[in-house]
Amino acid sequence: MKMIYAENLTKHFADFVAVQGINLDVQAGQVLALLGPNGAGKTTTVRMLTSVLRPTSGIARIAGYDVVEEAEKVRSSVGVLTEHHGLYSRMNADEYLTFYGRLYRMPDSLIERRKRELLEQFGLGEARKKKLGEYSKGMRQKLALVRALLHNPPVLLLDEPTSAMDPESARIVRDAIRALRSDQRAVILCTHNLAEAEMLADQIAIIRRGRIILNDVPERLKQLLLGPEEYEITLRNGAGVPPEVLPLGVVVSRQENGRYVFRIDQPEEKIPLLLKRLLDQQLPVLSCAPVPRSLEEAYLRAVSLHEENGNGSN
Ligand SMILES: Nc1ncnc2c1ncn2[C@@H]1O[C@H](COP(=O)(O)OP(=O)(O)OP(=O)(O)O)[C@@H](O)[C@H]1O
Repeated sequence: MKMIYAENLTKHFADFVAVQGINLDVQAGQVLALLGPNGAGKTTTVRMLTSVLRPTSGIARIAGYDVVEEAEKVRSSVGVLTEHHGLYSRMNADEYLTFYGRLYRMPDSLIERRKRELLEQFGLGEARKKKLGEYSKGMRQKLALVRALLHNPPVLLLDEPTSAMDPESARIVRDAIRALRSDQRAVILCTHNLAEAEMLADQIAIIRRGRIILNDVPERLKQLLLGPEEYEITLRNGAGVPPEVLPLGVVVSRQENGRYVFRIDQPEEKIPLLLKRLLDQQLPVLSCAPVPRSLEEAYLRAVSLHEENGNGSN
């Protein structure tokens, strides 16, 4: 099912175009990472998807509900974590979540159960009676996430979910996002943390100046932006590879002290052949592995290519 769907979604603020013609399709069980520089249009997109901002044109549906026509149903189908989550500082976590649970029209017994489970899961069990004004930034962020999950929505829109969190809390939140995905939810994750996007996302969309400039699975995105994958083979004691043993389509791109990096066309076919030839020559092969490439590298490349193509700053 198309849990998060947008077609030609556009938002103008007076004559400023914040979001232009965005298309999205996130299925149940998938995480889409929305990446882009400051001011690119991520938050504006999320606000349209949650019926907070009315699109200038285009359509969007959350769990099948239209964001303009069925705003009430959209709000009950979506859990949102925004950058400014305005917690009420005089309430404690218990009161705050009860307040929201009732807004979502949840029965009190369910509110109690969800509160207990979620506060425990995010390590806030002991702080549930503490005033939110005394919470640290990371604790506030975790509570805002608990609030987003309280009514068990099928769609989650998370803006920088782990910013301000210590590494242990960030790990808990990432594990929670993974578990939610496998529970057949659709998630949009807006983040500047590319390592996090790489760990969690099934699909990456890069947004710049209000437009999606690329949208693909991480591996294809890397292939497209960084070229074919390279493989590194290490030989013991700096042994050398005689050029005549290389199969056609295998090229040495660099080498140093027995560490060879190869560019290989059709790696599934050529790597076994290459290894067989090296072993036939009694060469002491220690390891063979793809050279790791980060999403960060691919992202920076995408943004600089877009810039070079005359698309200005931001
Ligand atoms: N209410 C508004 N009125 C006028 N312009 C706005 C409004 N809200 C957002 N904008 C503009 O729209 C553009 C996109 O902003 P948006 O907050 O969506 O960016 P973002 O990608 O979420 O950035 P960040 O990574 O910094 O959070 C920015 O240039 C911003 O100034």
